Amino acid sequence: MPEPQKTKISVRHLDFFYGSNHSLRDINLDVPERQVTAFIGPSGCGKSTLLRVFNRMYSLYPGQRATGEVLLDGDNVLALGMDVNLLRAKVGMVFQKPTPFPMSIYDNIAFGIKLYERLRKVEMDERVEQALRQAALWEEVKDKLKTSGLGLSGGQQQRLCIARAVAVKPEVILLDEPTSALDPIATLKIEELVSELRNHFTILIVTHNMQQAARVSDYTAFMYIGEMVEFGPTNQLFTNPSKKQTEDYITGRYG
Ligand SMILES: Nc1ncnc2c1ncn2[C@@H]1O[C@H](COP(=O)(O)OP(=O)(O)OP(=O)(O)O)[C@@H](O)[C@H]1O
Repeated sequence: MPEPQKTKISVRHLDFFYGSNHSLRDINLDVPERQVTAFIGPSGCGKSTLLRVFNRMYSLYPGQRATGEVLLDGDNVLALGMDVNLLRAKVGMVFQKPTPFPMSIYDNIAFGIKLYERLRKVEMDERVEQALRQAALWEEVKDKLKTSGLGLSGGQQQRLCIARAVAVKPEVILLDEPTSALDPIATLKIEELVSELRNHFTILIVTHNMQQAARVSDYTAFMYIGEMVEFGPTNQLFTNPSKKQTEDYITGRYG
């Protein structure tokens, strides 16, 4: 018998507002630990909004608010007393467009680590190497660590951003359409990397691309106009959806 899946994040009665715009409605969801969960649905259905709730990214913007509960290992991320810096160390994020800092490849990684830990040079060197290896970038950059991160190709820059995220040893990684700015080969590399990273992290990925969701994820959530229509094992959702709306979407009838 396979082990029962442990839940990493429980979402309970989550609503989200951009001012008076009610963008997420009564979302309920259990995200399994050390699995890849994909969020799919037509443009504007709320995928990115939901992702930005998991690390309270939205709270940087006045007028945006969430109600309900998002429990990370049982602690409510939305609670007033939540230490947002600590939360963002636990829940890392990678954006649609690669966003390396304008500094060396080495410093791109070391920068985040220094926010949370004081390491000796040799320990830092090890951590930088480990992060770059985990992001499948080490072999390509090991001889030019002191050169600018901005000199890398788009796909390499995105893997650098993933290395930067894993370097602080998060528990959860949020990927917001991480391949939409990349060519097919760079996309494939990121998809392979995601499959590898699932052994160490809980991964949540927003994607426009249904084939990508089917390839990389263990679970898929289908959203439509701010609601969670269906959530389940990816195989099941794509081959035998339980809701007509899901079926219409995955068979290309709208979206
Ligand atoms: N900054 C904002 N201010 C007001 N409304 C917003 C803002 N950002 C998003 N919205 C609205 O919230 C809803 C959900 O948007 P969101 O970007 O989460 O959707 P999405 O599914 O990620 O879309 P896409 O696939 O196009 O990126 C939409 O109706 C959108 O117009």
